[in-house]
Amino acid sequence: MTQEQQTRKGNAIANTYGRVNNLTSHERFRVSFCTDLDKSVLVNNFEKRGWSQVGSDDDWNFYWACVQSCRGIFSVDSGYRMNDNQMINHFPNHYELSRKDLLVKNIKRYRKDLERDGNGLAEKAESNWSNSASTRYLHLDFVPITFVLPADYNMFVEEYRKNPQSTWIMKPCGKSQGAGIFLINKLSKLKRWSREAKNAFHPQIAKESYVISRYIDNPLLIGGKKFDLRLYVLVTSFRPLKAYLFKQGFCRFCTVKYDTSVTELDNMYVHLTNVSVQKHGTEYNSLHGGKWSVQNLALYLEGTHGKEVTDRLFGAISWLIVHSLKAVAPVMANDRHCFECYGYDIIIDNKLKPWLVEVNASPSLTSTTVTDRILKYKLIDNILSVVLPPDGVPDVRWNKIPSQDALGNFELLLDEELASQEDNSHAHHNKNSRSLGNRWK
Ligand SMILES: Nc1ncnc2c1ncn2[C@@H]1O[C@H](COP(=O)(O)OP(=O)(O)OP(=O)(O)O)[C@@H](O)[C@H]1O
Repeated sequence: MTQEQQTRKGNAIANTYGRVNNLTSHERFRVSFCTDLDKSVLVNNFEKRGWSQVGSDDDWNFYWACVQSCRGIFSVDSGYRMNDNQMINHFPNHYELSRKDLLVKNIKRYRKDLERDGNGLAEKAESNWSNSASTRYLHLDFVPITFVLPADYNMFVEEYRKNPQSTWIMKPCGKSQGAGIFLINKLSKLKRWSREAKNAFHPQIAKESYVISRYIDNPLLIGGKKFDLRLYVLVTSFRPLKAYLFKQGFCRFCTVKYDTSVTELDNMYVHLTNVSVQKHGTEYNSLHGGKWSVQNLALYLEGTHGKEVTDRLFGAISWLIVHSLKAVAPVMANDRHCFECYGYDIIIDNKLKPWLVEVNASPSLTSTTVTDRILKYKLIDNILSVVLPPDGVPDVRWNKIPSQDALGNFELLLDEELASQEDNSHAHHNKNSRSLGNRWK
C-alpha cells in the first residue's frame, strides 16, 4: 500500500470513529459496504439493507472480500487497523481449515492431543480396510487417510503397500473446482506422473504440494450416480467456538453412472461431483443443475433406510463438522472483526458413513439454477442477520448472541460460551447431540 493510500485509509477510519462517537441513532449511520465479488446475491442483500457501496480504499463498514484482499488487509505490511464498526468475511488464517493439507494436519494434531489427554474420543480399534488389519480412530475417523506429497511420500508408499488394490485420489493443495485432480490405482502411475511433472516429488524443487487421499470407492449411489453434499457452516468466533449450520444444503450429482472399472478411472464425469466439472458433460441438466436439496435426500433416506438410520447419519454429519472446527480452533487467529461462511463437502458411503472431503472458505455464490439463486440469496441474508447486531450496524463490541428470529435457516451447531454457562456442560452436550438429527427438518 502506498503512503497516500495509507493516509486515505487512516482518514477513513478516523471519519468512521467520528461518526460513531456522534451517533445518536441508527438512522444517522449509513452502513457502507465493499465487495470484490460482483454477485447479485451479495449486492442485492446489501442494497436491500440501504447500505451504500464504496471502494476498498474508502471508508467501509462491511467488506465481502476475496481471500487475497483479506490477506492484504491483515498483512503486517499494510499497517491497516480495523475499527469497531468494521467487519470482514474471512478469518486471517482460514487456510488452516480450508487448505487440504493443513486441514488434515490439524485433524491429526487434534486426535493426538486428545489421545495424550486420555480422552475417550480418541479411542482406537482394529479395523479391516480392504482385508488388511490396521488401527483406526473409532470416533474421529471422518477424513479419508491422507498424505501430503512430496513430503510424506515414504509414509504413503508404506500405506499403499498394505492395500495395493485400493484407489487413491491426487489433489493439488492450492487449486479448486476439480482442477489438477486425478485417480491412481498403481504406484507406477504416480511415479510416471512424478517424472513427467519434472521432479514433482523432489521436496527442494517441487513447485506445488499435493494431497493424496484414500478414494472413497463405495459412495452411496442414488439412481446409480455418485453425489456429495455441500453444506454451509457459519463461524462467528473460534474461541469460544460459535458455529451455525444452514439447513438448506444440497447434493451435487455426477451426470454419468458410477463405475469403478479401471477404464473409467480417468472419467471425471463419473468420479468428481464438482458442478464446475459436471456442467461440461453432455448429460448436464441446466434446469436442476444436478442438484437435490438436503431435505429431499433426508426424505429419500427415510424411505429407503428408515428414520432412525437417517437421523443417525445427519447427527454424524453435525458431529463431524463440530470436530473439524474444534481441531482448528486453537490455531485460528480469532479476530473479532471476522466471521466466515464455510462450504463443507461431504461424501456419504454406502454404509451411510459421512466423510469430510474438503472445506471451502469461499463457497461459490454463482447461481446455476433459479432454486440455487433463491437459496444463496437467503444464505447471505441469514448470514448478515446472524453476524450483525439487531440494529444492523456492524459493531464488534456486540455480544454475538443472535435472536432466534435472526437465525433464519441457520441452526446453532455449537456455542462453547453458552455451554460453559450451563451448570452441567456434559448434560448440555448430550442434549445437543440428541437433537442433531432433527436440525435438518
Ligand atoms: N477421498 C475422496 N473419495 C472420493 N471422492 C473424492 C475424494 N476427494 C474428492 N473427491 C471427489 O472429488 C471432488 C473434488 O474434490 P475437492 O472438493 O477436494 O477438490 P476441489 O477441486 O478443491 O473442489 P472445490 O471446487 O470444491 O474446492 C469432490 O467433490 C468429490 O466428488
